Amino acid sequence: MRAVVPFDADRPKTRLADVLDERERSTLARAMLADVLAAVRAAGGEPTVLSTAPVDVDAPVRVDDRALTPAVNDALADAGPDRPVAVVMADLGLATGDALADLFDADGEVVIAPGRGGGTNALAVGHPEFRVDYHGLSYRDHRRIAEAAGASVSVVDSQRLSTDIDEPADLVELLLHADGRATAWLRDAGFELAVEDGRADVVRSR
Ligand SMILES: Nc1nc2c(ncn2[C@@H]2O[C@H](COP(=O)(O)OP(=O)(O)OP(=O)(O)O)[C@@H](O)[C@H]2O)c(=O)[nH]1
Ligand SMILES: C[C@H](OP(=O)(O)O)C(=O)O
Repeated sequence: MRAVVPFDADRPKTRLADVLDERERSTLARAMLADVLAAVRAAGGEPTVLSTAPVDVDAPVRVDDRALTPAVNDALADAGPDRPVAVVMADLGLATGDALADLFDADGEVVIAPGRGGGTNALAVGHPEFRVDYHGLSYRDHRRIAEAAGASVSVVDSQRLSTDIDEPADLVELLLHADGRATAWLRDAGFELAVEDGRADVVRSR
């Protein structure tokens, strides 16, 4: 399966600004990108990074400085039943080969892995007329777009694929459930799990 991995190389992960400075956000985002590329390959996928700017990474990079939706739609232009294309976000810090294989192998002309909160964390598209429309309630929007195109839809029920690392609380998930480069970097940067007022949290010791 060809897999496009969108990556904002310019100002990634701004919602983590309360806990990481700009350079750290960039480093964490690149570590997650490397982890996602490894997971795509472990699932038998062939990844291409769709980046807003050149990025030094072990995969082919296609630079497209347009917004996410038009850039991904361009990458979907030749998708079809015999040439499916997956779109896997670069901030899926818990993604594994097994989890992505469930996406790649699912039946359906449009396979959706929803994100918690209404987004779309990963897609596999085998229908020529399906197009994306990201942000907001994109999971609901993508179901409607698929329906309007006459495409069959299936949904992947996956804790790993439903978790994108957007906000400080999501760092708990990385420390608890992942062991790739991003988790190693977080630990090196001094982050550790904690319980604050009975709730899981992360604290930074240095
Ligand atoms: N190619 C491309 N990828 C993007 C763009 N915006 C976001 N992405 C990527 O799309 C995925 C989902 O991004 P978001 O979580 O919505 O945004 P983000 O930039 O990672 O984080 P925030 O700044 O906190 O919203 C991540 O893999 C981003 O790197 C864009 O304009 N172009
Ligand atoms: C790309 C976008 O991600 P979010 O902004 O919801 O993290 C979406 O899933 O539509």
